[in-house]
Amino acid sequence: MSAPDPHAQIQELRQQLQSLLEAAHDNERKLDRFDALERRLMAVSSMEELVTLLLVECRDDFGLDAAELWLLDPEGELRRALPTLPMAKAPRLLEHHGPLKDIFGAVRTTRLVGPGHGEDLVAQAFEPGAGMRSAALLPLIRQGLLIGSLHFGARDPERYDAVSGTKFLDRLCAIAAIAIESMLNRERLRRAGMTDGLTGVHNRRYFDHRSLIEFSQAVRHRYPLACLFLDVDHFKAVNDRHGHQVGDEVLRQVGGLILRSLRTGDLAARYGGEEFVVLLPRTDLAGAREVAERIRALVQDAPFVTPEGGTLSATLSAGLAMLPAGAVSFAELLTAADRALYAAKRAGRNRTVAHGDDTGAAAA
Ligand SMILES: Nc1nc2c(ncn2[C@@H]2O[C@H](COP(=O)(O)OP(=O)(O)OP(=O)(O)O)[C@@H](O)[C@H]2O)c(=O)[nH]1
Repeated sequence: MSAPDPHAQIQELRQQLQSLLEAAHDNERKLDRFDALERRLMAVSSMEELVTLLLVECRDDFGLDAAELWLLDPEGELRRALPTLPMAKAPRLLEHHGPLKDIFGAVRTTRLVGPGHGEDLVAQAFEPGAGMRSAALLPLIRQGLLIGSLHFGARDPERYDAVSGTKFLDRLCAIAAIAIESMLNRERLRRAGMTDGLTGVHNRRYFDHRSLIEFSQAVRHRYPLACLFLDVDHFKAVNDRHGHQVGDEVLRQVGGLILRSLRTGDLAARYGGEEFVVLLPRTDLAGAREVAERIRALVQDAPFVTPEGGTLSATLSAGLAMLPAGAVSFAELLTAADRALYAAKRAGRNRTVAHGDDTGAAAA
């Protein structure tokens, strides 16, 4: 038997060393990329920047084929906030925990899925027809609660195999969850400054500011602007009969019903007490009357749930006015809508009256 050739041995050792060095460099580069991403995640200043970083830049930087962000939004808080933001790719908002439970079960750790190891989840985690074959599914957890998930997908079935380490990804999802939570808190604070705490519609301060912008845009671009005043009927009696707390609850639910009836771009605010005001840009008289009637009918049909679990019914009256041609101030529109509201009250309540209507004929 011939002795091993020392040159060949050295050559082989050199090659082994070389591939170890390459693997180390590879890891170092990966670490650098993750480090840079972490630093940027901690420094984002807006929700749209955060979403773009997670869904577009992560995908491109890491050579992925798809990235998805799911966020739990049971109160519809994000559903209301996101349409106003310019998003390169929107997150999917979840009304309940179901889809997250399907992916993570009770374990809530990063899952690497692909052919033979959870491949049914790959299809669930991306839009239909996305064609992903393997994926990393990252749970976003804050203070022990699952608040969403981040999905990285690849067409390569072996990109995420069952045995790869998840250390980098675990760290990334922990940092992403912190960044998302602080962004949501910032957004909540911003909204709190312009929202009525009881009813969820905008506060009077915000209305006074926005209404002037809406007025000048409608005048400049010559499009219709409708104004509704909505006032709960005999609200004093609700308070007197059921207590102030139940009265508050009715106002809270009326606020929710108004918001449900409006489009993005409409403006609803609590004008004071039990009175709400709604501005409908680019809406003509017929359209505005339809919105007012929709809200009126929703309130009339709603069982208002009391804190004790009982129910009571309530109605509201609506006054409607259109921006008059040649109007010189927004106050004219408000005054006309307010007059129409009082006409609706005088005509028997639970009805919509438009400024200029014959109030007797306008009864709902
Ligand atoms: N619970 C509760 N009551 C409020 C709030 N703001 C105003 N109110 C009450 O709303 C009632 C409004 O009463 P009125 O202006 O007499 O009108 P109304 O009883 O609704 O009668 P009409 O408007 O003529 O149908 C008053 O009793 C106020 O105290 C509030 O934030 N919460």
